[in-house]
Amino acid sequence: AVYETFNQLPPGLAYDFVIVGGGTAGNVVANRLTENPGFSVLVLEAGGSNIGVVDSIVPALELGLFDPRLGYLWNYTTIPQSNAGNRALSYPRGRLLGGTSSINGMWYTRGSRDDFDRYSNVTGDPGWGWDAIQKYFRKNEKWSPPADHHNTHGQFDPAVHSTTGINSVSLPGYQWPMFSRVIETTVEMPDEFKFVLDYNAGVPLGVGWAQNTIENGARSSSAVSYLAAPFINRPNLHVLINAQVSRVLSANGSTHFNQVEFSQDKKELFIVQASKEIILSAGSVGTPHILLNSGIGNRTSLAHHGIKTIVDLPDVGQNFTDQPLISNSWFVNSTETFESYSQNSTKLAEDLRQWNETRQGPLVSTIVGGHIAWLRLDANSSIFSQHADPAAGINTPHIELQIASGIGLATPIPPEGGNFISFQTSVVSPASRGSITLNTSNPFDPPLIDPAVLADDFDAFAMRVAIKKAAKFVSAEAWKGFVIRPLDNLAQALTSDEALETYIRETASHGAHPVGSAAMSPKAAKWGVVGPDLLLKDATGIRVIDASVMPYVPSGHTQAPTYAVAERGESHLIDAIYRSNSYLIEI
Ligand SMILES: Cc1cc2nc3c(=O)[nH]c(=O)nc-3n(C[C@H](O)[C@H](O)[C@H](O)COP(=O)(O)OP(=O)(O)OC[C@H]3O[C@@H](n4cnc5c(N)ncnc54)[C@H](O)[C@@H]3O)c2cc1C
Repeated sequence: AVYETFNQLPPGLAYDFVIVGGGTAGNVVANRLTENPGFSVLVLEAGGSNIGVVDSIVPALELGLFDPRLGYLWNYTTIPQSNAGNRALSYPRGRLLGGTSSINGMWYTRGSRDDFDRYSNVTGDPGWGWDAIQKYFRKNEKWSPPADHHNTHGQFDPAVHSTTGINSVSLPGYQWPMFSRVIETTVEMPDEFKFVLDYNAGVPLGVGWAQNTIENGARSSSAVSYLAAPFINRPNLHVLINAQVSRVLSANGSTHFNQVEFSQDKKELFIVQASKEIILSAGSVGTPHILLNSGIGNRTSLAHHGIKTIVDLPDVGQNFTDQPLISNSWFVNSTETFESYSQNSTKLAEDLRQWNETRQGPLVSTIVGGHIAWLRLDANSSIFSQHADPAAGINTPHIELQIASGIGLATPIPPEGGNFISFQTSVVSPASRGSITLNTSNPFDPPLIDPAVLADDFDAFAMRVAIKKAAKFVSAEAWKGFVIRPLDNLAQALTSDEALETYIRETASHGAHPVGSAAMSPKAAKWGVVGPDLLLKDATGIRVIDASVMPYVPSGHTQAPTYAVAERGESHLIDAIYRSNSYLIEI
């Protein structure tokens, strides 16, 4: 059950497992562990419930969640980004049950075979390789029909999907008229923009149809799926919301961690015992933040904040990797884009009524796009004479264009109004690395977040290529009479490489896809934060299971890989518990 206050929990506050964070990964672990009725599990989630949050349920209303007053986000801001106009950028993370899966753009992209094979190589554990990880993608995925039940033949490859998992994935359930032009472009320019039947089959390169975590026109977050009624009603699963964890505590100054400290008002502190394990699933910002607060990190920096070091692990919070992103928009000669409802309250009310009554219409789909182009830089690009290729392999994209029937998310509508097409361009295999560090010694103060946007010149170079590719895409015959012109600042940017560089530095943001801040490395390696089994190094009792363990960002969006990490992380945990023989299964 979900509890709102600490005193609703049974007295004693002792569980076999305490999971910190009821987000994307945390709810997977909570669900799988409680399959065994003998395990008692408590999830501590800082945010509130997802139930009845309409903007989280109706896919096209996602932007409503970003109003900071509503409290569905950690209202983080990055440190000024010195390579991106010294701007401090807002850094959204979900703060409600389901975590970021309750607020994200719902793209379902797994990354490439090369990405996972690189995880296997750097950790020395073949179980993280592409072939081995498929089992966990399948445990997660429940392929579902699109809301409009259109014929999906030729839009995906059924052989690489599972219909028996928990979290729903589907193709777009509303067909914007521009979709057919995207496909025509792949026919017209196959050398540059070939069609890829299914970008989740290991080699994403090409232009493919969106796959989204949506079921029957509604968001399928980890809260909706992994905490659905049959699971959340298990008597051995307790979820406490509005509970922010400050630290994990060890027994008598040892490196065995078995207690979690939290608060519901940032003043009064409570402690809960975990007799078997603590699982940190607070995400790529929250997890390193809690570790640092707990004295697990770089000894010198912890001393600077007056925090006693319990485990000296210099890599906690380092290697923080995100993907730079820019929204680029063009005016179109059509009224059938999502401006039709976002700029017209009567139409929005009609569309919402249609969504409520039939789960049809434009609101069943995301606003981030119907297709993605995954592309590589030319092998003879000048950048490769000075720079190693940061992509995981030759079948892995460097850049991505998300193609949407409406203005880019971060782009204000120009004064003259209009309808738009947008390309969100992103460097999905970036070279920049940032960090999460402490700002103060108060665990309830936000950490310093540095995604290092465009810090490495490779990323700026690749972004230039991505924007030029978007301009090339709309130059196809398929767009004649439809695309009118770029927005003024983009038109100016496209006049020269210098202008483009200025535009990039002035407008780039991050992709909200951070990983790597509690990275996996081989068991005996001195670098890294967790072993391939996700257990914290040089300590016992703590495992990290969330996006932060991925040592490199996958060349795509991060939720599907996070789900796979969570499914595999939990199976490691179960193996360890049974191997330790400390538990007899009671079925
Ligand atoms: C705006 C946005 C759009 C995105 N769009 C996409 C997309 O379209 N497709 C995609 O694949 N990926 C997308 N992502 C990224 C993806 O959603 C994340 O990588 C993934 O959900 C991360 O999962 P996680 O389990 O690591 O963290 P989260 O899902 O963030 O879970 C962490 C949980 O821990 C809680 N928590 C944190 N600190 C504490 C604490 N101290 N005490 C208690 N609880 C705590 C949080 O409130 C949260 O519920 C997007 C991200 C953002 C921000």
